[in-house]
Amino acid sequence: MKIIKLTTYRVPPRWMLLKIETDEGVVGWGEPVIEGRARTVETAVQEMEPYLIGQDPSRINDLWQTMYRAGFYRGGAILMSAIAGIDQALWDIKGKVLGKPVYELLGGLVRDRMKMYSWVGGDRPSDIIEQIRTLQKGGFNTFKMNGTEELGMLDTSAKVDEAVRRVAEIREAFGTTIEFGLDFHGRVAAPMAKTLLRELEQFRPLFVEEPVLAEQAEYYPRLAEMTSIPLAAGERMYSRFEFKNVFAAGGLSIVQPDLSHAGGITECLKIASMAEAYDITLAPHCPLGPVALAACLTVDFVSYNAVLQEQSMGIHYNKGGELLDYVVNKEDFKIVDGYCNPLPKPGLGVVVDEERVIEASKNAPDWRNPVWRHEDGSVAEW
Ligand SMILES: O=C(O)[C@H](O)[C@@H](O)[C@@H](O)[C@H](O)CO
Ligand SMILES: [Mg+2]
Repeated sequence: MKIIKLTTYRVPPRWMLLKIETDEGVVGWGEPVIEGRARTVETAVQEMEPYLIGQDPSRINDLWQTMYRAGFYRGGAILMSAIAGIDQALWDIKGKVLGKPVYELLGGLVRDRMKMYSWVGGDRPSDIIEQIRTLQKGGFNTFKMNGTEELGMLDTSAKVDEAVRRVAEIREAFGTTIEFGLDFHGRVAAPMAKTLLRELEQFRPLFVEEPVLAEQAEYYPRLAEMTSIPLAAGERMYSRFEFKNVFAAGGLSIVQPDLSHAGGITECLKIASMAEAYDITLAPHCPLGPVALAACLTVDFVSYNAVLQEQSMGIHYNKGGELLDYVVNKEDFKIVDGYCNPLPKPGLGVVVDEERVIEASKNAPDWRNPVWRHEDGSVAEW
């Protein structure tokens, strides 16, 4: 079997789907994308084609290493997202050729169902209580929200109180009948992180995500020393070579690699098992589409330390497109009591509605995240 064609489809809301075709008619799908840089990743996928066209798709490990090493420069959000989507599609092909879900090829299920969580509150966290109540009816009991709006490197007690009040209201309304993570989203700089963590400690959030920016990872162990709140990070780290330093330095309780940013299934499996050796739990980042989610679930179902899975149904980014819009087998993604079962179909388990994808790709938006500014006019972390 040989790879004969790669086709990318940028589609609403802000995703990109990749179709890899073979000379024997077997097709694999992947989701290479960086939110807000889809065109750049699309070019990176095209630049990987010389390593792939004419090659045997079953040799995923060799193709992965070639894409990673042969271009001299390596790593980073763009290249690792391109490799990620290609890797997902190659695993999809392999599973389809062998007639098995990919997790069966990776040693089989380590659990019967996977715990999912849902975003609430939007860019500027609001209306959270109502949104939690609505999602509770859908069976969710675990949620995530932004911990703050934009925050200066050094900001006021009033801003800290605003962040704490929001969390106090949640605990007041729901007690411990629900759990919630707070995503600092890189908006909190080191000078403010300690204060916020200290003030939030009493409400025991399930975790605080990106307590500081990934480029400040040396603060993770220091912050972990002063709080019992589990610290989570990983969506802006792109290979095991980045994660190894963070694991060795300590401080993280939850690692959140993104299956569409960190080299795909092949790389994230290695990150997951490295994390397990450090007693760090796995909660793959996934505010993206169905193929990315299926790739996450593939890793979740073979990783003992997988504890939580993000999914994008109803997420505030999904304007103009929803998680299952491009999926034929929607029922396979059903979330019951906050859990998702293993996808039963061969490959990644997603039957892509190609016609819908092609149609939607005709007016793909160039999604960008908003550019926020502080009161003094300087750019704010979004
Ligand atoms: O935790 C999450 O889902 C992420 O922080 C998410 O909000 C961002 O990755 C966003 O997709 C970037 O455009
Ligand atoms: Mg996040």
